[in-house]
Amino acid sequence: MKKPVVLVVMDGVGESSEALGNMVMQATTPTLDALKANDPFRTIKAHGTAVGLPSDDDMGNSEVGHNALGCGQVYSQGAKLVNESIEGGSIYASDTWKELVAGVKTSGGALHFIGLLSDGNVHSNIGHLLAMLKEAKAEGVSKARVHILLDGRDVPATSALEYVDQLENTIAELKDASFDVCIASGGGRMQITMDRYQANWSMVEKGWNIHVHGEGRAFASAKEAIETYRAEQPGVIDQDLPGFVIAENGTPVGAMKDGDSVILFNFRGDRALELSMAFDGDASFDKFDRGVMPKVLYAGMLEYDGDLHIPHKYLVNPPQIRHTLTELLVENGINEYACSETQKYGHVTYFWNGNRSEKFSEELETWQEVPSDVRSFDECPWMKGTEITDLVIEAIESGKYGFIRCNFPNGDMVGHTGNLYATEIAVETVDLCLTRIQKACDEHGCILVVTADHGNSDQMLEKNKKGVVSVRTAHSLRPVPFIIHDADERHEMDMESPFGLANVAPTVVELLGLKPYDCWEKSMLK
Ligand SMILES: O=C(O)[C@@H](CO)OP(=O)(O)O
Ligand SMILES: [Mn+2]
Ligand SMILES: [Mn+2]
Repeated sequence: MKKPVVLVVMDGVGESSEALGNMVMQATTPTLDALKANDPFRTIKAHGTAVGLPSDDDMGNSEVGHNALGCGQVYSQGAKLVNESIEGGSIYASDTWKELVAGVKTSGGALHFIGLLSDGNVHSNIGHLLAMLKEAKAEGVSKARVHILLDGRDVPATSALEYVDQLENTIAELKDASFDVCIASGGGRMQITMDRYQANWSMVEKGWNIHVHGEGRAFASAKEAIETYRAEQPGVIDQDLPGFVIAENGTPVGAMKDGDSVILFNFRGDRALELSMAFDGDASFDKFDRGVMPKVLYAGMLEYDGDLHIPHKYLVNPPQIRHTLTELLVENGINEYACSETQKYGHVTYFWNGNRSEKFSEELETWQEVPSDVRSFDECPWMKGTEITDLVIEAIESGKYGFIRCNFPNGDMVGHTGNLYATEIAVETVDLCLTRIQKACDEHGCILVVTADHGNSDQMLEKNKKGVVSVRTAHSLRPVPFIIHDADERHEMDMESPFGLANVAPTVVELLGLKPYDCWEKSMLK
């Protein structure tokens, strides 16, 4: 091995010369600016087909981004695998689908669908839900209930009613004497159900009571719930809308009963794991009180965790990510260190290692989590930047590690709030942290590599076709920076080839002086 490499992922910090709502450009970032000016620097693709998504209209996200960064290859991802499985019909030929459908046909119970209602293609796609509803009716299921999580984070911030209308239209087409179908409950994705990395189980508990027990504020329709909450909390965005239950004559229409089947139609794992644990967990489950558990058959769209086998039943096989960078380092006996705060901790560990929650080597891999604050991050845009930086510098100073990686969530997590001022501070925080990490790298003979997993803070405003400007809470489709800083020598890159996130691992391995796997993409070094 040559010198140690320290890789910094600035989550949600894309690169663009477009000024509109570009908080990366607007922020004061002396260290990033100097790195870009003085060291080998180029941009790399972080969205669409370059990271295994169905098309180049798909923005990047942390799952596909960290998968690609961590494995040096482009795998077809959940969004694409589920499309193919539905188009080709193999999802309906799966044992899980057959078992869940047979279950409700025998019991006369309901087939429930829970998931993120949008076409963001990050966690889910409404198209998958609509296709499964049609198929359920065609297969003779007599009752279905839909529990909708409102997005506004992967799609425009207040677009929930567009997706509710789409779903209600399909429901109106399908509903007849043989098929009783309706929306049963819902709420904003940052309020209920979709917590991740066990940052805030109370979100899942709220969602559980709403979806499973039908306990929550009651409305006659999803539209009425959304409109009422918007009137009560002017300016609220969809992801923050409180939970609701649909009731008829005071009775919730979709409380779950023994004999029902439940499908979580999200394909991405991080925000699907906790609800899956609650459904699959035996009597020892202690994250919250589930009340009287109805005996249901539960399945996820994918297996979200291949090590822990969560959930027990699933509809589509996840990508089998092999030959990761960590495996290569372990084979070479190199110690590695990974660090982030809770919100992105699984990104630099679980996603990075190909959606595995267990280490390849207990001895060689060190994972460090800094607990995240539980609050809206525009109130504390610095997040845990200082703590992550302290730990990374400690790891550098220890001299123990050949490869150190960390993720700063600020540009992304604050970007998703839609607060431009806070996002500027978020990007400045990351720059301040980089300043310290660069200094430690220079003093301890480490190569610093800086990149991102996708854009977000670089595009906080967007203009529609009519020229109307609105706040953007979603990721951008822009490329991300890739910088190699070594105080002792320049590592020149091929500046012409169209590289993407999957070219990062091979580049890191070449910097380390190791031999990459044959199946990997190319290194970017000249
Ligand atoms: O918050 C999330 O779940 C996604 C956006 O849906 O963001 P990221 O991919 O950056 O984790
Ligand atoms: Mn991300
Ligand atoms: Mn994000």
